[in-house]
Amino acid sequence: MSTSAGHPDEIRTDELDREQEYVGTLYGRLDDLREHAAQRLSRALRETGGTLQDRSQRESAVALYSEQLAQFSAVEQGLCFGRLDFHAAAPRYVGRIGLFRDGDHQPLLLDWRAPAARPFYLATAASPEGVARRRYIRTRDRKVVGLDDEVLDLAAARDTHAGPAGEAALLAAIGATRTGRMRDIVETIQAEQDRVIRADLDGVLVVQGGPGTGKTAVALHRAAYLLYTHRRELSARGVLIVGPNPTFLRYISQVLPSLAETGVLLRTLGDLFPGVTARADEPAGAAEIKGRLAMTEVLAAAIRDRQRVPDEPLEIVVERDTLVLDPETIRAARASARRSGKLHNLARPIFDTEIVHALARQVADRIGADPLGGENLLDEADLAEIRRELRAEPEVQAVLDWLWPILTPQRLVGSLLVSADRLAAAAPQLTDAERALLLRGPEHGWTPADVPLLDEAAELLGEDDRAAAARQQRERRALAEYAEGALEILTGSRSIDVEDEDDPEILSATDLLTAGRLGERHEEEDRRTTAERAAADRRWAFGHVIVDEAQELSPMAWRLLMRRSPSRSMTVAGDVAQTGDLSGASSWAQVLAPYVADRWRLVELEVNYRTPAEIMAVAAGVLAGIDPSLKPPRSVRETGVAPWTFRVPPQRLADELAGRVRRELAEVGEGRLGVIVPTGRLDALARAVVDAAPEAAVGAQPELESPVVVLTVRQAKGLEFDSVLVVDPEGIAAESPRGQSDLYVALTRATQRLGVLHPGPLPPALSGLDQSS
Ligand SMILES: Nc1ncnc2c1ncn2[C@@H]1O[C@H](COP(=O)(O)OP(=O)(O)OP(=O)(O)O)[C@@H](O)[C@H]1O
Repeated sequence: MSTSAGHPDEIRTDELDREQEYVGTLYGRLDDLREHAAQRLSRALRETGGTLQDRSQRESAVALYSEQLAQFSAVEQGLCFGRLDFHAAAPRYVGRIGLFRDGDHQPLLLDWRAPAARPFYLATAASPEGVARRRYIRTRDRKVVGLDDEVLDLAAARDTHAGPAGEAALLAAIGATRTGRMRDIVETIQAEQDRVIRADLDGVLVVQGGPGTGKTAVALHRAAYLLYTHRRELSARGVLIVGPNPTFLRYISQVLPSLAETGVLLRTLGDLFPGVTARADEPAGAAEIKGRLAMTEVLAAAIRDRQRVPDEPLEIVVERDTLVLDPETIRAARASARRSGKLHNLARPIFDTEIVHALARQVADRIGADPLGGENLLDEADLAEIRRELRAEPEVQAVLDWLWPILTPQRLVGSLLVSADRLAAAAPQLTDAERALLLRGPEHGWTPADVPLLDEAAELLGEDDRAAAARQQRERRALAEYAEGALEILTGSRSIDVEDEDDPEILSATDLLTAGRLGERHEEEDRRTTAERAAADRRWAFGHVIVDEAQELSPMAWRLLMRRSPSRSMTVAGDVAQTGDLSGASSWAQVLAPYVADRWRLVELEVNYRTPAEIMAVAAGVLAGIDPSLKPPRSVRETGVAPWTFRVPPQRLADELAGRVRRELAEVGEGRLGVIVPTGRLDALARAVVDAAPEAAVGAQPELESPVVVLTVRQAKGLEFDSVLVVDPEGIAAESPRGQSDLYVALTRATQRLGVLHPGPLPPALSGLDQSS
């Protein structure tokens, strides 16, 4: 049985007053903690001087108290949202963070992630876990504004209307107008979602669910839960969350801070190769080819293609002498470097040695030849000297660089994609048309599908750490020299600092420190956060990796992600019915088998919290066309608002759209309107929308907080709006072999209202829609 005290008429003032008093105590405690952290912070900021260790401690304190202050601000709204009453235990209050009483450390508020708070999400009338009553406490600006109670007893268990937990609070949350930023769901997590959020850290967990089933919300709350429960392990290794595009990342960016978690790296695939921000567009077909596993062979062949053997002998002029390298010698050197089994960049020294030896022999034959016809007059030491000199010759270096160049991943992939000849040599398995699709101009920027290629190339090339090591060595030397100077100054000023120069008791700085050690101390300590260090390091192994909209990732992208997660501790959220990318997944088993065989767990979410039943009925028709065996998720609510369609002559489409945008904006009031259009019509239709609503957001990364946003399906993936206008559904479906899935995504973005404008015939799957006037 569920009793609601939320309606103003029903609010029991005595209960409200009692809760208000308790909530007031909690905010009082929060204020104390905030004040304490603020004082500590300003003290740490004021202090100066002291030893290096003092400075380091101060910097740690500043970081700690700044983070605490940020956390306390983040939990200000809705600090406490629940209370559990037990048959045989004291009540527990549940909130965004844990709070303890000053002095005796009695718990005042349980963090929602603590095991003791779990019955708040799991207890049901049939399985009450000792809970007599669950109370949802609604607050606004520190004021308790409503209470929703659920009494968990057997009578309630027999109640045939077993709605979702906290139905009133849930319906209020999902019916609220959208703001363009995702909100946390911590107050109304449902039992099926809770089980995913608190699943074990280890292994690969796949969260499959239709649109609006809360996969993104669950994935983010899981990150917060894992960081809370495995703090030590994960704060050292970090948690990576991968989303489909920068707009989506901005959409979800507020959720973790509102749960007081900041130590997570949010990234798109395009950001996962340090030093590259891949944002350029390319044809879907080109991205599909780049996503194929066969690209590993193409890259390996592209590297082999750069290990040159010319058809003709090469002449090298060294100190007016002409040395000759014939193809056989180069081929033999290449074979021995390849045989070493080392990666390309790391095998270069072997190649160099062979070539330099061959050249040195030529030099020795000339200058060491015995005029009397005896053995060569040069000994091993002479030969070594000749080799050393040859290596230092710019001419020789240039030839070596040409024959076996040290390559960066950017250079390898970049030069491959701009050269028809290189593509032909490296990718004979592709058709001419496929290679033509890959070919691009030298000015083209990196695309997201290039990033797994860069990562693969880095693995195949091997990173030549010698340059970095030499740089480090140079820096160390410079620091040591600086330190030596500093020590000289110290020694020079000794007579001023120390009264009795000869006092053997007084140790000078030079006695304690060598210049090298002083230099080391001056090296900057790495003060970056785990997330910052992880972002800069391609070989970083994350403690946990969460992938959202995972169905869109290509086989090559999976290879990259698996490298970032050697422990295979991963959460993979997605919906194979929504796959739009041509190289995306149609089966989780297929995607994961190469990495974990069948050792992965699947959880399916089946309730749709976003799309009302009226809209879902329309989308279900499209889903059946994609795969009749797929079941649409069950909507948790009806709104009574029927979705509509309107057929408009093509020449009137822009005008009609402008009128409909005005009408929908009036309908949604404070809410948001999304206009989803075929990619090919984006520019023209966006102009029409901007004419009707100048504040409309359009472009590569549209601002979702605008009242109206015009997007393609690709951009709309994972997002939601109060009202959605889908324009030219047939055009959307026709743009891609996976067009039906794109249409399904477009139709399921609305939380309240859906309208479809079609200039041509309505796709048969939508024929059930009401025609609007
Ligand atoms: N337990 C819940 N309480 C309140 N709101 C919820 C709950 N679960 C999900 N929602 C809301 O439902 C909406 C859809 O959730 P979300 O975007 O996570 O779904 P999804 O499965 O990722 O959808 P899609 O596959 O379409 O991207 C969001 O507004 C989310 O806040």
